[in-house]
Amino acid sequence: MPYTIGIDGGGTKTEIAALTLDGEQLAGFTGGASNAFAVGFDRALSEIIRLLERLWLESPLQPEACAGLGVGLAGVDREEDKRKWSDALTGWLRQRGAADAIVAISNDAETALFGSVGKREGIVAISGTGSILYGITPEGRKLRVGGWGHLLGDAGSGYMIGLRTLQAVMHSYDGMRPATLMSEKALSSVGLSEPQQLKDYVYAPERSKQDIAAFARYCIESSLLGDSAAIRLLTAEAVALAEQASALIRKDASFAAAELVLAGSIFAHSALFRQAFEAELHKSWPKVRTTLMRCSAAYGAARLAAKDAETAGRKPD
Ligand SMILES: Nc1ncnc2c1ncn2[C@@H]1O[C@H](COP(=O)(O)OP(=O)(O)OP(=O)(O)O)[C@@H](O)[C@H]1O
Repeated sequence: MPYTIGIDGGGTKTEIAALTLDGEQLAGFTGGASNAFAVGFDRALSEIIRLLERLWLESPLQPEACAGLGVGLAGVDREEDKRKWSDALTGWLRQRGAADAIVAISNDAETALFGSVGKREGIVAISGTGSILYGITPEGRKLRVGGWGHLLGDAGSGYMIGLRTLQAVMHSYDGMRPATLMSEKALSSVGLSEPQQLKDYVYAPERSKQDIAAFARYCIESSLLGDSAAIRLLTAEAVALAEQASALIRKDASFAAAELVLAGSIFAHSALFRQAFEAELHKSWPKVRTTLMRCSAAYGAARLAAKDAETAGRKPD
């Protein structure tokens, strides 16, 4: 039975899903990071290959029946990056006996859109480790705002929320702000007891962007318990992300009444963040319809591959 595989390569984790051509899930699991910007191209590629091998080892699916591999990768927009990935994976699939599998490389925003609304045009706001606003016009024009990485601009991302959480802990310790539930949660999560110990933790050479983003979770948890500092922080980051959405919508008239998919763990885990984002957005753009992404981006990637495989199958040789 032919099937397609979808992969969502994130900075923290990679999801893989295998689907029938009708979209029914056959297998799926999660592995380590495969964002080339976070771990380098070679490590990202070998993680993806490892997950493909595991899929074929642990399920009855055979490489020969694979009709397509869709891969959504954060930050992969340029044609030369897509070609590099496509060449590497196509070559490897041929060697492994998946001779008929077409390879569809897209960025993770395109797979989120396709998986959620079943079409290529629309807008997606991603708030995961990083953040980005990405839109595709009905003519296929691809536009973006933000997503420039943690130093140049990742407003409203897990990283930014994590960083602000740590700063809030220090502000509270310094007596500039009242006590916050974020302090105890953030410190105990990394086995520390005093805020000043955070300095060694944060500036350790091995510390990564993902380690800082991990603290966003304690901000979200504190907000759910009514902590006012956490609520303020999450609201401010949601407003900053909505400002990026507004900038994107101004770039093309079709976006003013488009569907906007909300993707990434921050939207998934914080209703407050979602509502603050929507409230700010709808002040200027009341006709934009938001949808929380409920499928996995790996599902979207596999559906895109199925669509491309179908299109390729219809083309005369
Ligand atoms: N259960 C949870 N509750 C709250 N926040 C969470 C939870 N799990 C993960 N997060 C936060 O979500 C962020 C990671 O998001 P996500 O898993 O969507 O990113 P990613 O796909 O690895 O990264 P990216 O797509 O940006 O490369 C981190 O900031 C983390 O703190």
